[in-house]
Amino acid sequence: MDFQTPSSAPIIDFTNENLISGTSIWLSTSNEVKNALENHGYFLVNYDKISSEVISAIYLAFQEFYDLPAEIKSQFTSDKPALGYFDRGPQLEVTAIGDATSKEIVEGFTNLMWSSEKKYYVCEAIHSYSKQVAELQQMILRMVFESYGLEKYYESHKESTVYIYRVNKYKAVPVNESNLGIVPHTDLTFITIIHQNQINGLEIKSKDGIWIPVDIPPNSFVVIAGDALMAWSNGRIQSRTHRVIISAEVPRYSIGMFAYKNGIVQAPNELVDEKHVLLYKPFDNFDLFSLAYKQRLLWVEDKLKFLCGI
Ligand SMILES: O=C(O)CCC(=O)C(=O)O
Ligand SMILES: [Fe+2]
Repeated sequence: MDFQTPSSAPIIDFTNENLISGTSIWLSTSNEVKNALENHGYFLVNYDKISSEVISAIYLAFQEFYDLPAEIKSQFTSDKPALGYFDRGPQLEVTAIGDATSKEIVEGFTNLMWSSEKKYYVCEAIHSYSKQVAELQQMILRMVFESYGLEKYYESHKESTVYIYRVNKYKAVPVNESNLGIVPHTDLTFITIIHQNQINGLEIKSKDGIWIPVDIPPNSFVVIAGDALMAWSNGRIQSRTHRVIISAEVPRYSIGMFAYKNGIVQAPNELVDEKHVLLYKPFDNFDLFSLAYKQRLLWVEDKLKFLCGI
């Protein structure tokens, strides 16, 4: 385990072929994951299951997509909240595809935007990326459940997980303009996994309130604890506020995979006792997402306390 700086979170290695539930390497990695989440609320992972061809294909495809005229990009819409293409001001454009572990859902985007053979290629890249990152998400959450002795709940949790795939484009900033790409917020997820096109900009607020710029090395991803994991763990793991500051002269692209639960999130009885009184009322993850979206609370900090705090 390496440390970026004394105050920042560890880089945890997920490249070992023997990282299989029950092995000693699995147990020691689980410990690192639990400690990192409890102490920092985020960590970096080394993960080599996604080829550089797949990653370059995705960034190239989205460069091409974001260069299209606004009226074409805006054709990608959804009746679900926060899915589709959005121009979010002078610095940011986002495209949220939905659960990209489903090929049909990815095709809904790629068939609309590309007519040539290329649509198959782009669809394959997004779908394969999503499946691999979803697997990483599953390993991490299995480790968390096991570390609390709650593995009996993991399989049903896994079955009800939905992975939302989103690509953000932060435009290069002209001198003298605000460089805030995304305002400080927590995600309503269990965990979020971020990849970037080698342009830094993500900052995470430490427990002491200090903004820590996150240097994301190639082949690495950032894992951030979200509000649903905070509620499930009854506050043992706290969601981390993060923001994006852009200082680059070239655009920054990031890919987010957001793991939500399709159903009710609540702390298991085993995590509630006199020392750990219940902190949050049970909530439906997507209902709360829709409510936060309608009330313009998605992009704020501390929303869970406000919406479901006891
Ligand atoms: O672009 C990033 O690094 C973070 C994006 C983010 O926080 C989000 O999409 O919720
Ligand atoms: Fe976020």
